[in-house]
Amino acid sequence: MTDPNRVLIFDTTLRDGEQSPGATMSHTEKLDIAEMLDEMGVDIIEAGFPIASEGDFAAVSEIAKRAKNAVICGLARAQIPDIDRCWEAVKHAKHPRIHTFIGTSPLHRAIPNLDMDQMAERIHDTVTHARNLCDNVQWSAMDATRTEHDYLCRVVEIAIRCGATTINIPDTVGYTAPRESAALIRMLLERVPGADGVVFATHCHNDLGMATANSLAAVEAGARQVECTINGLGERAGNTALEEVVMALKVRHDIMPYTTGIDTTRIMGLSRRVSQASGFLVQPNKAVVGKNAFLHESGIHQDGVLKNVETFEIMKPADIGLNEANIAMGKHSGRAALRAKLKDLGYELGDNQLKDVFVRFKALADRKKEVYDDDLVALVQDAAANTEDDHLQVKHLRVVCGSDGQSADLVLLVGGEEKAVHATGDGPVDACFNAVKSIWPHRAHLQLYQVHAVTEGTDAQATVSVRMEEEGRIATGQASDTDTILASVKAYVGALNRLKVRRDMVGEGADAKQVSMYSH
Ligand SMILES: CC(=O)SCCNC(=O)CCNC(=O)[C@H](O)C(C)(C)COP(=O)(O)OP(=O)(O)OC[C@H]1O[C@@H](n2cnc3c(N)ncnc32)[C@H](O)[C@@H]1OP(=O)(O)O
Ligand SMILES: CC(C)C(=O)C(=O)O
Ligand SMILES: [Mg+2]
Repeated sequence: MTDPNRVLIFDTTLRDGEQSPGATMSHTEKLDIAEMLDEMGVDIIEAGFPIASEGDFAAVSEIAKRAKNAVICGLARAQIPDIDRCWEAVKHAKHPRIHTFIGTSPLHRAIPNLDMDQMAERIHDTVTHARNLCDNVQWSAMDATRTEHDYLCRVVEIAIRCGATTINIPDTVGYTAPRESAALIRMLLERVPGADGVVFATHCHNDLGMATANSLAAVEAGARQVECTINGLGERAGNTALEEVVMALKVRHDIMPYTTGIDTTRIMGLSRRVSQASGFLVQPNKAVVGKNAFLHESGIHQDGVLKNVETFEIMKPADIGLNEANIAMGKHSGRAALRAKLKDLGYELGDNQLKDVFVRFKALADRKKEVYDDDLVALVQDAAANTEDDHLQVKHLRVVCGSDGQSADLVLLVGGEEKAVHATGDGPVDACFNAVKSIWPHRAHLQLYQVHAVTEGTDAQATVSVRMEEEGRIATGQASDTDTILASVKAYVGALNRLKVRRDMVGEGADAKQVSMYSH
């Protein structure tokens, strides 16, 4: 890297992002997201934790084989078998990286029960081993922000001496604040011999809502790699959001003169894809990618924006891939308009996918006066989440509800075979879920049931998200329809399909914990 102000973007949506409880992504979704990240210009993609499960290993290997430009990285504990397994997965990449870590703070040193000297020796041995396999090695001091400074300097120096090329200083529990984040990087750059020969990375969590600020402060102090996820996905309150860091550097280049290699016009497409794959809806007021990020409802704001858009907008919607709609979609629109519109929205569909979405679009346009951009997004996401290859499919649903009781008549296709049932329940959704359960008995527990109106009005589509847990395995389902109850059943069935896929992947009777780790 020749430009001293170039900041590397390290995306960990597929590793740290997927650690969010319930944010499991399928193999195909991971490949798809990795391809989009690569095309967007992400410098390093952390594709998974290869020793965690066969599924993670397979995803990292396949992403490594397919990546065109990005460095492909896998995570490994400070253990030789982890590092070997990681190398087996990433070695296929044009540009592979092994990322090994250990918790260096007093609290984390106690976990593997190592004293300071033993841990220093472990770091020496594992980084040396990784470097003998791969010439691109990242070492992370987990919980660095709560580690004694002298000890942190000592272990960072060891990692550098043993060949680490990137040193990551994570704020694992989102504990630090911007001034402290900057001071820590500055301190390491000043004190550690060899620090000027490696890249320092910042990896912040958002427990106190300061992840982006802490990452930017670290950059100003000399960090040149920012670790982040799309939509800020990640454990607890999440990781630094890629879109926030990248857009902050672009919009405030005047005071933060750093550049990234990101094509920002791909941000919205990735945000939607990750939301759909993870089942995590983006909060409406989320910075940059929230539905309200460019909406103005109050009169003074509307007046200002109409006179000069810069009064209340600091970035252009087009810069993040939100293109102003000049094609109105309705029941008279054809395939060409739909293809162009979807492209504007960040979706480039193959001919077969377009055919499927077009049929669904026409059906929706028949039921709904206006088809908005968000309707189309919901439609595409629904088509991707619920396909004709699914083991369980909703064939027919008739629901009775009201003051005289609730019941559901449901026909499900189970592996292509029709099964019908009549069930009752406490409310129409409960009756439907009972119907599904009587056709497809399961022990999964409903953890989350969420309904979200896609647009305004009583004819709006509803997007329903369902999260289910079965013996440690977690799966989400998402579906959209103008009929909220139908969307609920499709989402519920979608989650059951995913649980089945996961069960089939590991085989009946496999250790539930191992399976659960796959879903993390
Ligand atoms: C901050 C972060 O994001 S760290 C990454 C967190 N991500 C994950 O944990 C998801 C993937 N994890 C997994 O699939 C599993 O935890 C596995 C496969 C890695 C390990 O599973 P298990 O062997 O059953 O161990 P388990 O999860 O119960 O405990 C973790 C073990 O790793 C050890 N360990 C944890 N971190 C490290 C590390 N960085 N280096 C070395 N050892 C470590 C712990 O001491 C513990 O070992 P012990 O039981 O001998 O004390
Ligand atoms: C594994 C490390 C880098 C991590 O995710 C953290 O410390 O938050
Ligand atoms: Mg993390």
